[in-house]
Formats: sequence, C-alpha cells, structure tokens
Amino acid sequence: MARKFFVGGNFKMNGTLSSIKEIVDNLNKSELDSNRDIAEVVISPPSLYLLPTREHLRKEIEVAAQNVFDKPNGAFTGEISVSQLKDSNITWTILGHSERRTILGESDEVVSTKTKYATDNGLGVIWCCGESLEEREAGNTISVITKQLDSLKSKNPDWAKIVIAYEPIWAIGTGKVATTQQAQDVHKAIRDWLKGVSDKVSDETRVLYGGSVNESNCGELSKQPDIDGFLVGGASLKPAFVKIINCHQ
Ligand SMILES: O=C[C@H](O)COP(=O)(O)O
Repeated sequence: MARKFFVGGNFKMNGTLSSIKEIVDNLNKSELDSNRDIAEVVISPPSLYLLPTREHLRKEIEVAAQNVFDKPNGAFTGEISVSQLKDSNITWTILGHSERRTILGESDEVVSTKTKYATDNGLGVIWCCGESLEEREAGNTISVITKQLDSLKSKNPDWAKIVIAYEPIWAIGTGKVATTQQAQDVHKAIRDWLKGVSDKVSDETRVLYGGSVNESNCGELSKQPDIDGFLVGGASLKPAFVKIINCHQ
C-alpha cells in the first residue's frame, strides 16, 4: 500500500523567538507540493516555542514536542504532560532520540514506557532508533535496532500512532549521510521486523530516515521502497527544508 510521505523537522535546542518566527513565516508562504502527493509535515521546536509555533503556523503542518512524560499532570518538575500538549494542539512528540538516549540516559524501558503512555493517550510519536559507529563496525546494527524495537513491542503500544525514525548515530549532524543502500537495508529489516507485529502494521507504519538529510541527498533516499520520509535536524532550520518536504517523486 502507498504510505503517505512524512517529513519531520527537529529543531533540537536551537532557535529564538525571531528565528523560529522566520521559519514559520517561510513555511506559511511556501508551496508544499510534489508530483505525487503532499507530504505530511511536522515541526518540532524547543518546548518554550511550541505554543507560538502552533498559533502562527499554517494548519496543514502539525507541531511536535521533543519529549513528553509518562504520567498525568502532577508533581514532576521540568516535565510536560500529554494532556498539556494536546490542550495546546500539539499532536505529536519525538521519543527515543539518540541524544536523549545517550546524553540524558534514557533507557529502552523509559522510551518504551513513554511511547506506550503517549500513544494510549492519543499523541502521535516519532519513535527513534539507531546504532553507534562502533555498533555498525562490529556488525551489530540490526541486533541493536531489534533490541530497541523489541522493548517497544513488549509494551503493546498503539502502532497506528507511531512513525519510526531510523537514525544512525554516526550520521547525525556529521554530514556523513548513510548511503541509500545502507539506509534501505536497515529500513527493510525494520519493515520485516514489523511483520512480526502484524502484516497491517508492517504495511502501514512509516519508517523515516534521519541523519544529515539535506536538499541534495533527499531525492535519492526518497526513491527507496522502504524509506517513507525523513526526520531532519540541521536542515530543518533553513529555507531549503521546503525542498526536502517536496523532494519525493
Ligand atoms: O532528529 C534529527 C536527527 O538527529 C538528524 O539531525 P541532522 O539532520 O542534523 O543530522
């Protein structure tokens, strides 16, 4: 089946009120189109800017948090709840990004628990996985990703609310994009793993590629049968993000 192309922009801890307003203004006036179909687009500014982004951004583009907690409102200093996001019309969150796994120490268990809570409570999740350079060089890419996926499956989340982002850690922010074949091979392995959940989940779940995607490399990557879009970091802060949104054939 045809899966709708999906492009996420992860601003990470970048931007100011004025620079994010510029990005929003640029997206608002851009023609989001392609030969095939308009992509589903979600941008993810830092939490401080979620609400002004949602208020000023065109309605066809959704807004994502970069993290969410797995408890209802309460005494959890520094966290944001699913209901607070939904109350502000923030309909997505990123979870399991490698920067949160490695720098903030989030384990597979923490990421899976948050994903279960978010999806059960109606939030879409861009769920990230990926291997380090050492893991790739040791030939462990698929086993690392399988372990991350197995942890998620064990929580029985709502797969209809999940988009998977495969992001090799060695390709993030480094300018070293995975080759189209390297990316496609892992995406195919993820698609095959998803068959173990169900054929429907395997057919319908979008699997994005992330890691140094830009307007020059996105076209080739988007032609791969198991690449259903991108999670873009640095390039999502630039006007050329629109070219990535429109790149699929
Ligand atoms: O979430 C986005 C990824 O970490 C990719 O970042 P990048 O496009 O700057 O390499």
